[in-house]
Amino acid sequence: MRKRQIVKNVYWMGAVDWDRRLFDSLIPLPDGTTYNAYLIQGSEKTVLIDAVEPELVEMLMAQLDETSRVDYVISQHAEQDHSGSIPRVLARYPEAKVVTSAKAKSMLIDLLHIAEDKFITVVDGESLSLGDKTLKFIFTPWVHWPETMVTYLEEDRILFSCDFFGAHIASSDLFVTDKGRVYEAAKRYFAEIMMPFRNVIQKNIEKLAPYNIDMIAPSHGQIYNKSAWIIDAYQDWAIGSPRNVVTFPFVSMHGSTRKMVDYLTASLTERQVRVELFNLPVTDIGKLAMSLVDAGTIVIGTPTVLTGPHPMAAYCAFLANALRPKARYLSIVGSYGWGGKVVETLAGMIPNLKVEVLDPILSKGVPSRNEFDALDRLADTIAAKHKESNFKV
Ligand SMILES: Cc1cc2nc3c(=O)[nH]c(=O)nc-3n(C[C@H](O)[C@H](O)[C@H](O)COP(=O)(O)O)c2cc1C
Repeated sequence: MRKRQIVKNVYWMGAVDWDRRLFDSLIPLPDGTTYNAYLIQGSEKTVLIDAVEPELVEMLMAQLDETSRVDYVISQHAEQDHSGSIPRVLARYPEAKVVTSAKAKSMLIDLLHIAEDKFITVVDGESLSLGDKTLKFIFTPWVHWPETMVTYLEEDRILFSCDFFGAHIASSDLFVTDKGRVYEAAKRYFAEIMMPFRNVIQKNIEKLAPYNIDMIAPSHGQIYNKSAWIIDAYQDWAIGSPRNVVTFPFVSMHGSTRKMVDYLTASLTERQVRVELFNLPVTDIGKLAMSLVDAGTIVIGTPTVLTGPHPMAAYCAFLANALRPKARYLSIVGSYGWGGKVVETLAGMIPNLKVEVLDPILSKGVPSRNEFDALDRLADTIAAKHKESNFKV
């Protein structure tokens, strides 16, 4: 992809990575991703905002061929998919200084061994004049590392938001055109990367409220030339009420737990509670994380294996605990052969979840009438709790 003009003297640069299928050695990327850098040519100074994943640095370097001078490289976030190519950029433009926060400076020195004299540090709210254009740096900690900041280009009312509002989606579009697909990708991104920091994200959204923002230019995905909907969506995901949804990850080796899962799903559905099932051995964990953004209740289905939960159920509990979704209720169902500590082990793995635990239901072997009746009662309880809490679908 060649460099592309957004408005006069402001360009998208970077790489569209159509092939990437896994991020952080963890997160599935069904739609690939992009690494966006931005070039701003002021009447006096030229700035590059962020860089690209080092593997794709040649694309950025080729786009910079026509640029004879870069005065500043703004580093908004020290993570390597944005910062990792900065040393290459500095090698081509020895006059360039890295403009960043003090916290990010120390991280960039640790992660990339950039020399200390290459940096200019800025404080929250500080401005940088490029002549006819002015950049303002707004610190937005914990979206999603402690050093993250965003940059507002005052004259063109563009917010360069780095990972904030980002979406892993490869496209030849410069601006968001297919809103449905971008909504899904941005929600997946929020679920996996931002959800653990929901409360501080809300504070950062409030911090941006005084700015007139015509466009949001993130570091992953396309540019939002209508920005209100993605800010509203973030607000809903971060602090909106949970939904009338049960997120139901499960695993079953020989089918007994599966019988319980299917029965409870039917009972909940009859009671107008939406269920989202995730058979863990074949689940895209990004989809599971997205479901957790909305869940009013989480139910985990697992057989007993070597006295504890199945390792896949344990992985799921560990992940849910790390992601800190806003669900209010949780239960556990599953089958066992002779005995174990499934409930105690799983309950001990989720200290971050502020949930009321509803009575777990365990079946010795294949479930029978007693367990099915108990599952009906669990469905009654969940439906009543959701109604009481006024959860809407
Ligand atoms: C590898 C393995 C380890 C197991 N360990 C235990 C155990 O520690 N305690 C127990 O009660 N049952 C244990 N079981 C038995 C299963 O929990 C039991 O067969 C259960 O009904 C399986 O549920 P499922 O059909 O949903 O897979 C084990 C089964 C397997 C295959």
